[in-house]
Amino acid sequence: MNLVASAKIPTRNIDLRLSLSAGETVAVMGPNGAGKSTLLAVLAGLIRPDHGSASLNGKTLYDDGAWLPPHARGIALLAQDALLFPHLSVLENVAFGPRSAGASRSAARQAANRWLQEVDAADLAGHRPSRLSGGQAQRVAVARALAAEPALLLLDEPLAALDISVAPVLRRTLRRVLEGRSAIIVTHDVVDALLLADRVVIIDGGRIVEDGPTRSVLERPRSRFAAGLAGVNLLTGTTAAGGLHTSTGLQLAALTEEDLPPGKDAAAVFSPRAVAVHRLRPTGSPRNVFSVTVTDLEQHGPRTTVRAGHLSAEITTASAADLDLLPGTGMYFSVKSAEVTVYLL
Ligand SMILES: Nc1ncnc2c1ncn2[C@@H]1O[C@H](COP(=O)(O)OP(=O)(O)OP(=O)(O)O)[C@@H](O)[C@H]1O
Repeated sequence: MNLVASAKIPTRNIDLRLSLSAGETVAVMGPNGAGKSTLLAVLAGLIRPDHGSASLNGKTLYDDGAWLPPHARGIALLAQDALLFPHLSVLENVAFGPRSAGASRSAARQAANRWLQEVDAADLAGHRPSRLSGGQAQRVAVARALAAEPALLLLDEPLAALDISVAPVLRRTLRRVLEGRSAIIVTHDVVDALLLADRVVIIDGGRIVEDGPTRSVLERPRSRFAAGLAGVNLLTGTTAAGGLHTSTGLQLAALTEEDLPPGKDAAAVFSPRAVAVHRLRPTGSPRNVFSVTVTDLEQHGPRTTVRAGHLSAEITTASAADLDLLPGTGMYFSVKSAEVTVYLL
């Protein structure tokens, strides 16, 4: 294990415990105010937790008595904005880390050139930060973070401030440079988690509510937040003959591959695309039917997402128009049992 950390900050309602294997990249996700940035700030040494301890490769970062200052931790933090030193050239920005670590001027410049090449920014070496685009500046910031040879790299929504046309290109670069590197990336984007991380940790209300391989968390989400991320509908409850008895009292029929023991905590998941929307209660078909009130409509071209509380349906925009849907309208959602997957929690 290269990182083992725990932190309690009662004033921020934070109580977290996290570990990371060497070379592992973890995506941290969760709603606004969940504690993601606080976690990074604690690890980077910008905030001192009230309780807890952390060690990186056996070196204590903090515990009840000890406190290692940020510069001595071997941790680099990459923020949403590049935050380059404005008075230094791009090359000098990247050389700053190695130079501070004691490298000679020429060795630091050599390292900087190497890292700029690594992030496809070698041609920017002589530029001033003020002349760079957002994407270029972030590329340089990645090189600067890596040039310090950190034992752990922290990334706080590194693509969030970038134009959507630029983000995918930098994401590819990140994917390359994060390979085999110990890193924690805070992101709101499922694509980042899928492409950049081996594992995803979901934080909600200052606690870790899910922790597992990215694909299985997104394919088999246990928390409502993860289900929302993956775009699936999630209902929890207990197993019952043929499906799930939800905590809100609904009986949900599902086709299960294995015989699930009854009365166990379980979750049912189904895709919004599998949900049909009706004005009148559908009858006569082996479907699960929910009486719902539309809360929100979101059109993306030919498809429209119809939300009703925690459930959502994705239907064609033409049929949404035919149904004359508006927030507040009473409707029925239906989903075939074959589309519902139930798994034990
Ligand atoms: N400077 C601060 N002083 C005191 N409390 C803070 C401070 N910054 C954040 N908090 C509180 O700490 C908790 C966690 O916030 P944090 O910023 O870590 O969440 P987050 O998951 O990063 O959210 P977001 O996705 O919005 O960035 C919240 O309750 C927040 O109100």
